[in-house]
Amino acid sequence: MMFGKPRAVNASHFSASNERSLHPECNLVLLGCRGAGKSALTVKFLTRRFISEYDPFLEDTYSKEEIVDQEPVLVRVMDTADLDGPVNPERYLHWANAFLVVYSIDNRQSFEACCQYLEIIAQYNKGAVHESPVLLIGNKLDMERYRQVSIADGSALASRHGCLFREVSACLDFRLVQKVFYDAIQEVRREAERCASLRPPLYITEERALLGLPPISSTSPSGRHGMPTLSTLSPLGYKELPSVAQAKLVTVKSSRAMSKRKAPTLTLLKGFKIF
Ligand SMILES: Nc1nc2c(ncn2[C@@H]2O[C@H](COP(=O)(O)OP(=O)(O)OP(=O)(O)O)[C@@H](O)[C@H]2O)c(=O)[nH]1
Repeated sequence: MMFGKPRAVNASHFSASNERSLHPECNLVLLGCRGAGKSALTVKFLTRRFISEYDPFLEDTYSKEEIVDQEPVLVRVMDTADLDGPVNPERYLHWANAFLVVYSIDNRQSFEACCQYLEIIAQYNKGAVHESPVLLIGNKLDMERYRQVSIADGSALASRHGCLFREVSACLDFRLVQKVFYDAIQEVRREAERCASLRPPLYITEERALLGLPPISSTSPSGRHGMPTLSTLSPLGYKELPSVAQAKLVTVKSSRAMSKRKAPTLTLLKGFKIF
């Protein structure tokens, strides 16, 4: 299950107060033109290592378990392989929970290519129930002396598109790279919580209704304390309450869950040459 991204609202994604615990997976997509450092950032996040050469035609998705703000999350990272700009964005738009749009601070062209990605995402977000957060990333901070894109330019572009802005280097401190990915996950969680908070609360005021008995009066506008009864809930809200027959008791063995959390897994690193 994802963080609640789907455009068609699936009621079960929002039926509990703790949205976060229902969505332990997060799909991140790295976008940007060739050479911006998408693969280097992906590998740094996954392995803490900087690897200098990658197959520029390889596009793949990797997953890793992380604990972010004391909450476990399975992070999936799609390292895209566009050459000079966006091609066939449908392949990631629906899949992503958040986008990391990457340029290289020593390459003006790579910065300009970001505008196209940001536009496409903005269009996509316009019609979506949930907005997918976007981070604009200026990579290769270690190449400061060859800088072609100022911090002000990066920051201005980011604020024009209402996204976060970060500068990092895939070959320097791992923590800064990790922080960028964590920022993205935190943004996705915030967005999921924001959407959950917009939904009308559910009230259960008549025990009769829970027992499967018909409501006291299907025409009464409200129950005790002025709260709506099941009969007055909107059809959407009504559907979210399982009947007793449908309800299931789920038991989670916490010791197993804990030991799983303690063992981060790196699912695959297909295609990368690690020396
Ligand atoms: N100095 C420096 N070089 C970097 C950094 N990140 C990536 N590179 C180098 O930049 C080149 C391109 O990096 P990639 O990670 O392959 O870039 P990409 O965006 O994935 O581009 P494609 O692989 O062509 O899709 C490689 O030679 C990397 O070693 C960085 O932070 N600093």
